[in-house]
Formats: sequence, structure tokens, C-alpha cells
Amino acid sequence: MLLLAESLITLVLLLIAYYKFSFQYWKRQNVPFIQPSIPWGNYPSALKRQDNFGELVVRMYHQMKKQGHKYFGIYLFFQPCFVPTDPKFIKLILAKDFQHFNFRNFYYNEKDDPISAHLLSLNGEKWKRLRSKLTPTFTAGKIKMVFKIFVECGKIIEHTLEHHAQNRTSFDVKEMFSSYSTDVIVNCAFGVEVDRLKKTEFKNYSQKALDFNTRRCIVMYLGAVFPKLCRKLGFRQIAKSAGDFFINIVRNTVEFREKTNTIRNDFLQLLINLKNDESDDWGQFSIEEVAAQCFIFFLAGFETSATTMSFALYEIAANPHVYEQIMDEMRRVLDKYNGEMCHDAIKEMTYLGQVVDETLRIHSPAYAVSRTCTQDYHVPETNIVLKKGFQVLIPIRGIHSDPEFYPEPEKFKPERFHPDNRQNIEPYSYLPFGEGPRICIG
Ligand code: HEM
Repeated sequence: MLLLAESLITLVLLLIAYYKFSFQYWKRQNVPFIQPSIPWGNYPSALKRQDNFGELVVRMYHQMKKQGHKYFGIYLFFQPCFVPTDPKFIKLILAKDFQHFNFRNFYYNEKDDPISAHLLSLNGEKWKRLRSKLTPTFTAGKIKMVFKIFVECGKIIEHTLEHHAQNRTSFDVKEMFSSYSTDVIVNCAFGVEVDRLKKTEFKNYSQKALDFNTRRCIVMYLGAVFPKLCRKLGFRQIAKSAGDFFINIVRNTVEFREKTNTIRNDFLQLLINLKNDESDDWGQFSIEEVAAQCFIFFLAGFETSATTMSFALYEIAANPHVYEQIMDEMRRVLDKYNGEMCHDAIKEMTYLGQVVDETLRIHSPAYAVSRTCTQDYHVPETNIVLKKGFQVLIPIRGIHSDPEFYPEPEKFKPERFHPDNRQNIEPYSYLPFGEGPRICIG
């Protein structure tokens, strides 16, 4: 018993010593840093979950920027993480020196949790191959083809708004847009019409898949730092029932299409073609791989789009002059297209585009994006070396709310994105979709 206690104490002391040594890294490199604490480093405690990591990054950004720093260091557990605040460094990491930073440190487990191995989490050659195969899904021509689905699903918004306007009742706008974006993406990605029952199922299982409970946060943190060990232990990110639900939906739709020789011009069809492509050196896609891509399109697309639409509506309501300008533009353009909301008409609504851009600046759904350093990297014009395995965090919301790049950052000003003013926006200081080869595919 005594021996066990002694071993335990020694282990804890060794761990503390290791943490203390690791926490010296930025000091040794002469990089300004935010004081970490054991065991989470600068992460908020996964056990208390009292703080949102995204909000924390914004606060750290402004704290360090006020002191004039062009970059700073933090620690994720004991791992050093580099945070650039200068768009010049951001460009190097996301685009110019991408070959050093082409990994994203999201835990996935192909064997025990196949739905987690998707475009967002995969890395290296697997990601590259998938990305090049999936990119053609989002060309302007393809979007034009599925535009009818967007308009058809939009009828629910029209009905909801009419109903509440007539009855003068209040309602949950985010709920309405979540329902709309679920309809659109499920229709395009899973290739199924969404009736009321299916929508409830999708909602329940996507909530399960998005539920960042304490267990999930711990797996996410541990998986980011010790991915091999977590895979060996069979740790999964996504609840099994949610994973099985999404895989089964895809399996049933694919079987139906193959049995009935049905071909639809949608995203799922592209994946079915990859599944059946015998010429690919990597071998054919499995149903699980197909389902994982549909799943991430749904997960990455529905919440971000619904959040953006909700905040856009909020800003329009809060800024009557913006509302007037949007209405003028819509009336003018729709007159030209006989009242039909078509793809070409939307493209002509340039002021509406500026409103969406400004919404994404202030209310960017992604607070930050991350990259993992894949080979030691000497940061140009500094003495800093980022070692293989280090994290880099690009603080999107911090930059978007920085008066150096956006004077009066808290004010909603769509004119910032007017073509005459757009050239004044510093490159790599507007990043709602990330940047470089791993920019948002959607
Ligand atoms: C307003 C809507 C959206 C926002 C703000 C958004 C934002 C982002 C951001 C910030 C990233 C990370 C980029 C980086 O690391 O540089 C990302 C990646 C991604 N997004 Fe989106 N997204 C949106 C809509 C969508 C939609 C509609 C889809 C799919 C239908 C989608 C699918 C993806 C995928 C698959 C990735 C991973 C790409 C890769 O690693 O190759 N997103 N998105």
C-alpha cells in the first residue's frame, strides 16, 4: 500500500515537473505568452466548463494586441500553441507555407467511430485526395443546379413569417433557420426529402453529435494530444447511436439508388461514384467513408448557416437604414426577374451580399481555426522555431473585432464590403471561412 502511495506521489511530482519544464518553452523562445496553469494550460477547465474557449481566445487576442504583440504563445495542456495576430504571419501559415501546416488536430477514430473520419478531421494524403474529389461539388454550376431545392425549402420560412406577422406573435428565429438549413443540406447531402418525422430524427441525432458534454470534451482534449493512445483505447468522439443513424440513412439511400438505377444530380451521387470507382489507386470508398462526408457536410453546414442567417436578420432589424436598402434592392432586382427568386437574381443583390459579409465579420460562427505544424518551422524574420506537432491558432474573431483592421468594429457597416472599400481590407484579416487550401469547402 505504502509502495503504491509512493509511486503515485512520484508520478504526480514527475508530471508536475514535466508541466513546469514545458511551460518554459515560450519564455525560452522569447515569445510573449499568457500564464498557463496545470493541468489544462490555457484551455478553460473541461470539468467546470465555465468558460467558452472561443471567447477566451478573443480576450487573449485583445490583451496581447494592446501590448503591441504581433504574436503570442499559449499552452493547450502542456503543448505550446502559437497565436499570430499579424495578418502577415497568418498568410504564411494558412497559405504560403501550407506544406508545414496542412494538419488539423481533430481527433478521429476510423475503426471504432467511422463517422468521425471526415474531410474536416482527416489529414495528409487522405485529406488531399478527398478534398480534390469533393471540390467539384461546390462549383457555381453545381450550386445553380440545386438552387431550386433552396427556394423550395424556403417556403417554410415564408409561411412561418406570414403566420407570425398576421398573428403578431413572437417566435424563435434560430429554430426557423435551423429547420431550413437542415432541409436544404439533408436534401442535397443525404439525398432524401425531409418529412416531419425525419426532421425530428435528424434534429435529435445532430444534437447528440454536437453535444459537447464533459466526457466528449475530455476525449476531444486527450485525442488532440494523444491520438494514437486514444485510438488504441477505442475512444470515440460521436455517440454510437448518432453515428449508426447517419450511416444507416446513407446505406439505405445508396442501396435504393443502386437497386433502382436512380441517379440524382447531388452531392451524394458524387460520393456514390467514388465508392464505385475501381480505377482509384487508394481503393474504393466504403459506405462508412461516404456517410462520414455526408455527415460533416450536414454538421459543418447547418449550424453555421443557421447562425449566420439569424444574426443577419437581427442586424437588419436593429439597423432600419440597412433594412430599407435591402428592400429597395430586392424590389428592383426581382422586378427584373418577374418576381422569381433565382440564382442570377441573388447574384445581382450585391448589397445583400455586403450585409452577409458584415454579419460574418461580427458574428463569425468560427471563433478561430487551428493548424498543426508537420515539420519544424522557422518563423521568418524572427528567432522562433515552431516544432513538429505544435499547434497554431488563428484568432478569427479577435482579428474581426480589431479596430486596427475595422474602425469602430462593434458597428454594423455593410459598406465596409462595398467594392470601392473592399480593397482597403487588409489581406488575411477577413477569415470567416478560414483561408488557404483548407478553406471551408462549402
Ligand atoms: C456560413 C456558413 C459557413 C461558415 C462560416 C463556415 C466556416 C468554416 C471554417 C472557418 C472552416 C475551417 C477553415 C480553415 O481551417 O481554414 C470550415 C471548414 C469546412 N466547412 Fe464550412 N462553413 C460554413 C458552411 C459550410 C457548408 C454549407 C458546408 C458543407 C455543405 C461546409 C463544410 C465544411 C467542410 C467539409 C470543412 C473542412 C474543409 C477541409 O478541411 O478541407 N461549411 N468552414
